[in-house]
Amino acid sequence: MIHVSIIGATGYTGVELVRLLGLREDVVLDHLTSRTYAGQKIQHLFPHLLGNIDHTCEELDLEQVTTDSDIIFVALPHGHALPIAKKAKEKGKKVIDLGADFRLKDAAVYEEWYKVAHTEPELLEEAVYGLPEWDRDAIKDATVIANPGCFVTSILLGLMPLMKKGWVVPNSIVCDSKSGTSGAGRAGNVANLFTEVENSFKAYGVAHHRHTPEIEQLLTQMAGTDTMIQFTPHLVPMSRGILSTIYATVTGGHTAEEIHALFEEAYADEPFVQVLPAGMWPMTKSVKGTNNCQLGVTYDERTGRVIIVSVIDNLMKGAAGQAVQNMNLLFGLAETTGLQMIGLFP
Ligand SMILES: NC(=O)C1=CN([C@@H]2O[C@H](COP(=O)(O)OP(=O)(O)OC[C@H]3O[C@@H](n4cnc5c(N)ncnc54)[C@H](OP(=O)(O)O)[C@@H]3O)[C@@H](O)[C@H]2O)C=CC1
Ligand SMILES: CC(=O)N[C@@H](CCC(=O)OP(=O)(O)O)C(=O)O
Repeated sequence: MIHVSIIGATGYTGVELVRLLGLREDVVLDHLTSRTYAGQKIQHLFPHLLGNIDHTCEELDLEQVTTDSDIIFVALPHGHALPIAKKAKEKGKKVIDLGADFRLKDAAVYEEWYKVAHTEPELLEEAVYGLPEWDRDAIKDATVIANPGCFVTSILLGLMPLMKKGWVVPNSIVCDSKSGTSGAGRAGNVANLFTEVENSFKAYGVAHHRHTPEIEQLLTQMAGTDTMIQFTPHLVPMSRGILSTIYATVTGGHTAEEIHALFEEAYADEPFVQVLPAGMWPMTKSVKGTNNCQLGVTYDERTGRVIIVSVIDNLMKGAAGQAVQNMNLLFGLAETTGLQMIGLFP
């Protein structure tokens, strides 16, 4: 049995973890924490859980959580995972942080983009980036896992085969991403109210979104050469889903067929990445509620650019689903345990 606590269980990613883990026969949910809803039944706050989950939210007692649980999922705003990971490490427990506290290897870059002091540089050094398709062997032995950002996951999976081959002209990458409003979290703000977002579509974070250094850090590792990107996120009036359209100039001499074959080969054995047949393009609806990433790819010989369209569910492969995939790896389980599901349609 794997004993699990979820810190911030009443947020969008936290309650998605409850959905994914709550019925697993190999998992015991020890503590579901919340400041606002301590003492209340989580299934009464979130009625989709009724009939399957019966659990009362608690205030965080870090001593208790790190004593009882083998693994602690932190689903809090950035900055708050630092003391939790420190305590868990002292007690020999595993941590998966769904936020950004352990993603950027350079603490100064983290502080610049997140405006929070990084108090655990040693833990940062040993933390492993939790993108299984990139380095699952490192994840298996980790103590602290930095679960990737949602936009980041869609973009990294979209570019990884090309970056590893060195087929992308440095600094030619443009990532145009769209997210549903759950990406902003439940606490959200007035800008995410139905009345503000319905029937509208807007860009935000233009030229300064905090996922930019995370994307660049990983692409640089994949390509083995410094890589800069242009990234523009957009908010669309849907609850879940991310669609990233990625453009990059490729080094000469490749055909559309060759590039498509490269993607098919790269992901042939990946349970959660599907490369669509040439000429087919993915939609967010196909991956809603699943841990899948679907990719469409082509090469425009006229412009010399590759065009990749990548879709994920931001709360699944972009957050809780990927976190459970990482937990499975940490505990030597099949990576797909509890995550094999077909999307909702229509
Ligand atoms: N939403 C998404 O698509 C994704 C989110 N993430 C990241 O995951 C983390 C959680 O995001 P998400 O679930 O969307 O956020 P939510 O706003 O939906 O939930 C945040 C949770 O943290 C608790 N919380 C809020 N403020 C504080 C605080 N100051 N101290 C302690 N607890 C606090 C809230 O409950 P309470 O106040 O009751 O304690 C709630 O349980 C964030 O770091 C986010 O950036 C990553 C990938 C995707
Ligand atoms: C729609 C929306 O607002 N999305 C969030 C991304 C949430 C996320 O992934 O947060 P991390 O920083 O933990 O990765 C944003 O753009 O800030």
